[in-house]
Parts: sequence; structure tokens; C-alpha cells
Amino acid sequence: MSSLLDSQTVGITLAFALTGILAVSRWKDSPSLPYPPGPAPDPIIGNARAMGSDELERVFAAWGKKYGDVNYVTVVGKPIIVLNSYQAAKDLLEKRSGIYSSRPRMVMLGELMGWGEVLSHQGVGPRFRKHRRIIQDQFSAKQVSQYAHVQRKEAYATLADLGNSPDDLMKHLKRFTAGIILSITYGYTVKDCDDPLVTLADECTTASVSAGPIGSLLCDLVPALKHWPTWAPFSGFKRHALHTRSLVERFFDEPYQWAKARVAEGTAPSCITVDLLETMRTQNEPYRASETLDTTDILHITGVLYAAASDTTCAALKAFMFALLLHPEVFAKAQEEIDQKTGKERLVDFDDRDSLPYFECVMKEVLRWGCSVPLGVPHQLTEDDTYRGYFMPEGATVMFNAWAITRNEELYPEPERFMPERFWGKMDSDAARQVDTVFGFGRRVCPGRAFAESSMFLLVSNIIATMDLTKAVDEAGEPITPPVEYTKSFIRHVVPFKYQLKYRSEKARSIVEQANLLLHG
Ligand code: HEM
Repeated sequence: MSSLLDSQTVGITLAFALTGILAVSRWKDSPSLPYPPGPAPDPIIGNARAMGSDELERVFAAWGKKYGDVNYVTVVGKPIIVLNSYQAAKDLLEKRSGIYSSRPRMVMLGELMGWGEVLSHQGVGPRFRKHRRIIQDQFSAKQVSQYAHVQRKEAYATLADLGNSPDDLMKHLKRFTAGIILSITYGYTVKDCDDPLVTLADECTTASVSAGPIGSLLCDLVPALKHWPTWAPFSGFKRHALHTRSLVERFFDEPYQWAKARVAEGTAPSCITVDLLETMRTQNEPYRASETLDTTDILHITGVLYAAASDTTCAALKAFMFALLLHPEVFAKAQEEIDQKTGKERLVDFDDRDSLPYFECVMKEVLRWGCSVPLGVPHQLTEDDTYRGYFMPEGATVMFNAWAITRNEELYPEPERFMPERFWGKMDSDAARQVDTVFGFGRRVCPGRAFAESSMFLLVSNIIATMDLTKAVDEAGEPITPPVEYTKSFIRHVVPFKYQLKYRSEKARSIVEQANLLLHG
């Protein structure tokens, strides 16, 4: 961040922001009700210092404990509401989703870098509804079974890769998640971790987040900064944004052009892009004549799928493997349950899921304990509202703290302990239900949830079925217990850790190799 925006720029911009806000903000009657409680703001910048924290979820959770579960803060005059409890998030984001479902304006990420037109960043409106419906239709719990063959193919390839180069777990997980979504969306087969489309996605994601929260914040506060000339002093942020924009455009375009070329050749495998191109050509049902599709729609629908599905699922899979490594007793119990089902004679398949209740508890606990997107994605309130006697202003950014909600000590005693047994026989409990918070709320709830869970199920259950995962040992032969540490990012990943992974038997190796051969030829 410091290379992009130095302290002088920050100062100038904040001064600008203040002047702008004082000059243009429309005068409003002071509300007769108080705002929700929260920490005292600093003059001018409000609560900006706290909002710059690397572990904002912990800062918010501490506010929740001190001031109550709904907090109000400002950053240079912009209102932010923080929801630290399931009840408040449910009451507002779900029950009042008609007014709590938009997205805040993001000048840096959305307008300068080019992410603004994709579903996850769009405000509510006709285009949002069209994209959302198309994506929901493709990934509803009923529909996901149509992708089973792709999930199997990618899972078996990943198992074989893990057998061949077990030290590259992180790379193989990334290839697995990118491979599945690229295949379903564009009909594209990822060959290895260095695949050009996977590398492009990586570069694009890294560049998109590397302006840092302050870089983004300054542009969001002073939207006029987006017109700052690239030749002017302090224009590092703008040059970075434009460079990122070119990556984002390539990220949308290259896989789409690849799929289109296969359609022209008549060799396109069935995939979402092919379906959408056909819909665009005929402009027929199921997407209604009033909702015609154009090329930009297709670019953005397919692009958001890749962007939203791959990194999130990969982060959850890393947390899964890490939790199993730290808890050998859980691994052993899950392995025993799976062995009873398969007799060690075959791989696990989707049909087995209902009869692996312990594994299901482990997956639930991974989603809770690992909490890959701790603060979800911010919503925006589009009308003035009142809640529990407090005033909630129109335009406020509304953030839910999934991390704090899934650490509620009343529902999850010893919340930092990884304990799948807490869900045993209780899959209908509030505790189990509230883990869904990690996928968001209301009209914005993650449309890929069922698909993410089924992909995780298939890969991890088969790793457990065919391999042994144990701690690495140091020079003295002592097992190494890696610390629980995550990257400081919006989607948090477990930092790379040491482990040992190998086929549990020659028979397991041969089952994997045969399955892989059968699907890949
Ligand atoms: C473990 C994996 C995943 C996690 C933890 C996750 C989490 C989330 C969260 C927290 C949101 C924001 C919800 C809100 O604003 O209330 C979201 C949105 C979204 N997710 Fe996921 N997600 C995962 C996997 C997937 C997959 C596999 C797909 C696609 C197949 C997907 C597609 C999307 C899309 C398109 C949105 C934007 C929805 C909107 O803004 O209306 N996600 N996800």
C-alpha cells in the first residue's frame, strides 16, 4: 500500500474528503432516534483507524461484547453498521432483505478496476436479478448433480496428483477448485497448476486486493479521485488500478473467447457459456424475452462464477486439511466411518454422503472453525430504517461478522476448539443452522453453497478413504504441530504448513489410478 499511496497523498485526500463532504453532503434532520452504540469516533476521520485493522473481525467482535451486537461507526462521515449476532443479521439482512440487499459503491474495485458490473458487486436492479436468477438456476441444490461427472473427474485427477507429488497439496487444491469451475463454466480443462488461465486468475486477484483497504477507501471517499491523471503526482494508485483493469478484462475475456472458438469449430463441450450463447442466439425461455442476454451479460456471469467459486472453496479445503492434520483422532474416526461404508474396496461417491454422518459433522465444523470469509461481503441499506429503537440511515454499509457469529459461546462452547462432535445428532439445531452464516444472508446468500459443499465432500472424503495424513517430523524425529495462522485477506487462507500425506496402501493407490484412468482415458 505504501508504494501506491504515500502519507502525503493520504493527507491531501482526507482534506479533500472533508471539504467535499461538508460541501456536498445533503443536510438531513438529525434523527429523533439514536444511532446504534459503538466506539467513539476520532475528529474528521471517524473510526477509520480501527477499520484499518488486519483482523477486523476481532475488532468488531470486541465492539459487540462492549457495546451490544449492533454497532454504528463512521469513516470520514460514511455510516457503517456492524452486525455481530445471528439474530440481528437474520432480522435485517434476511427478514428486511427488501432494503438491506444492495452493495456499497466501490470506486476503486468496482469502477476503476472493472469489477463493478459483476453480480457480487452490483446494486439491486433488473441486471442484478437477471444475473442472480441465471446463476441460481445453474447451482440450485437440485441442479448441482448435473456437475457430478466434472467433480468426479477433477477429484480423481487431484487424488492421483496428490499421490504423485504429495508435497504440493496447496497447488493441487487450487487446481481442483479452478479445474471444476473452469470446466463447468467454459468447458475448459485445466492441465496443471501452471495453466495460463489459472495463472491469469491469480495475477488478477492479487492485483485487485493489493491496493489495500486504505487505497480503496480513499477512492471510495472521494470518487472524483478516479479521474486523477496518470501523469500527475501521487498517481500510483491510478496506474495500479488501470493495470489491474487490463488483467480483469483479460480474466473475463480469454476463457470466454476460448469457449466461443470451440462453439465455432463445433467442438464445444456442454458448459454454461455454451448454454448462455444459445440463449442469446434464440433469446428464448428460460430467461424471458424481457430479459434478453447480451455478450457483456455472458462475460460477467461466467467471470463472476470463476472469481467467486475458486478461491473461496480452495480456502475452505485448506482449512479442512489443516484441521484434519491437527486432529488425528478426527481423521481416524472419519476414516473408520468411510471404511465401513466402502469396505476399502472403492472410492466414496455422492450417494454415500447421507450415510456418513460423522464426516458431515466434520465438514460443518470446518466451515465454522475455518470461517474462510470472516466478514462476508458488505450489504448496503437503501432506505432509512429503525431497529430496536435505533436509527439506521439510508446508504449505510452493513457488515455481518460471520466469524463472531460462529464463535458465539452459548452455541459453540470453547469456540476455538475444533470439535465436530458438537454437531453429532444435532444437524437440526440452531448451532448447525447458524454455521450457514459463512455463506451470507437473504437475497445475497451465496448461490454456490450446495455446489461448494458437494465438491468439498467428494475430494476430502476420498483423500481420507485412500491416504494417511500425519504431522511432519523435525530433525529429532518429533512431530511438528503447525501454528493456526491465516493470511490477512478478505478470503483468508491457512498459511502453508508442513505435513505428510501418502497412500495408505498399494490397493488404495490402484483404486485411485483405475478410477482416474477410467474417467481421463
Ligand atoms: C466454501 C466456499 C464458499 C464460501 C465460504 C462462499 C461465501 C460467500 C459469501 C459470504 C458471499 C456473500 C453473501 C452475502 O453478501 O450475504 C458469497 C457470494 C457469492 N458466491 Fe459464494 N462462497 C463459496 C463458494 C461459492 C461457489 C462454489 C460459487 C459458484 C459456483 C459461489 C458464487 C457466489 C456468487 C456468484 C456470489 C455473489 C452473490 C450476490 O452478490 O448476489 N460461491 N459467497
